[in-house]
Amino acid sequence: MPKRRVHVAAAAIFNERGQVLIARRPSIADQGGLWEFPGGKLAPFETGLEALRRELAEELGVTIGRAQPLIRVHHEYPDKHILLDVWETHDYEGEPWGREGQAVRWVEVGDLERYPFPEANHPIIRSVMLPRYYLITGEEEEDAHFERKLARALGEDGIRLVQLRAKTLEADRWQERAERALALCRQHGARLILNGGPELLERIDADGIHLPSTALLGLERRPIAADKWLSASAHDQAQVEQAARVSCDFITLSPLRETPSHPGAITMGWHDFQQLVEYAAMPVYALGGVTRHDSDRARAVGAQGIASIRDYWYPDTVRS
Ligand SMILES: Nc1nc2c([nH]c(=O)n2[C@@H]2O[C@H](COP(=O)(O)OP(=O)(O)OP(=O)(O)O)[C@@H](O)[C@H]2O)c(=O)[nH]1
Ligand SMILES: [Mg+2]
Repeated sequence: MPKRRVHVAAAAIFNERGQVLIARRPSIADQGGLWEFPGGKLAPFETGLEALRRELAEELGVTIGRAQPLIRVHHEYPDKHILLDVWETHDYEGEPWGREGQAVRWVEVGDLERYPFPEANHPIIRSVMLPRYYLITGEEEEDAHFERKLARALGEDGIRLVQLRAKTLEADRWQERAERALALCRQHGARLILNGGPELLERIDADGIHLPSTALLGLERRPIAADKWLSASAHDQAQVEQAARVSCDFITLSPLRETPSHPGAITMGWHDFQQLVEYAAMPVYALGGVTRHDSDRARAVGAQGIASIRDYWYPDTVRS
């Protein structure tokens, strides 16, 4: 018998303290006792957002205003194929309470991993924890320039996820730069991801690594522990699937558009990008010719946000 297909709309509701609301499924329900993001199944003829508004009113007694797509997750349970269509909102009226008797709780985003969630929620939790912007550092010769640029991005612009990409530095200078970058990131509560292999984490206790696609393709399993972040570069469907196989926490998918550094490159464009993101089952950052001005567009096609070197390293080439 073919599996049932279930389409569910759910919400990551944030309060003004930056906490997110979770609810516990009643013990008699499917996946009973586990925590979830509130929501429920689409009724006939409803869109995801309409279903979400209805479910949140029914389950929590709140009315939501503006909401933005966060992530879509296709997941195979033994008895059904589920599509979780998850939205992010900061705009709600009413104090949520468990109208169906369920426990509800505001939790710090960093504490989400302590709660047991259904299997399909793994990428959603990643997505809630990750910012919309992934800054990749440029190859920079001058240490002083590097620090000034990074400090400005972290300070004035509130960047919270940084990839140190310094492939041309020799080992000693790389080490110094990575230590400096880590100190700056720590100071601002940002995460630092090192572009390169797992051995880099022995040299610098950063938050994770970012694998180039060639390294990704050579892997059989996840090369680092679960308490570090694994990010990777993907450029096509095979690489996106490989990233999922080795349990990447998130990926960049590129090149979306032509860039000054790669004129004439074969780009995917938003249409192909959306097709690949739909089944990626992990947060995806759009990369290549996109800037922070594209971040809403990236969200609208299912991405976590955008990744960019140019925004901070070569701002003269950014078109608004
Ligand atoms: N709402 C919600 N459902 C989830 C999450 N994760 C997850 O696997 N699910 C699954 O998606 C389905 C959602 O169904 P639901 O029980 O919320 O549906 P509903 O509110 O329409 O309830 P009803 O069927 O009792 O009327 C369940 O099979 C549930 O296990 C999540 O984070 N939030
Ligand atoms: Mg529900």
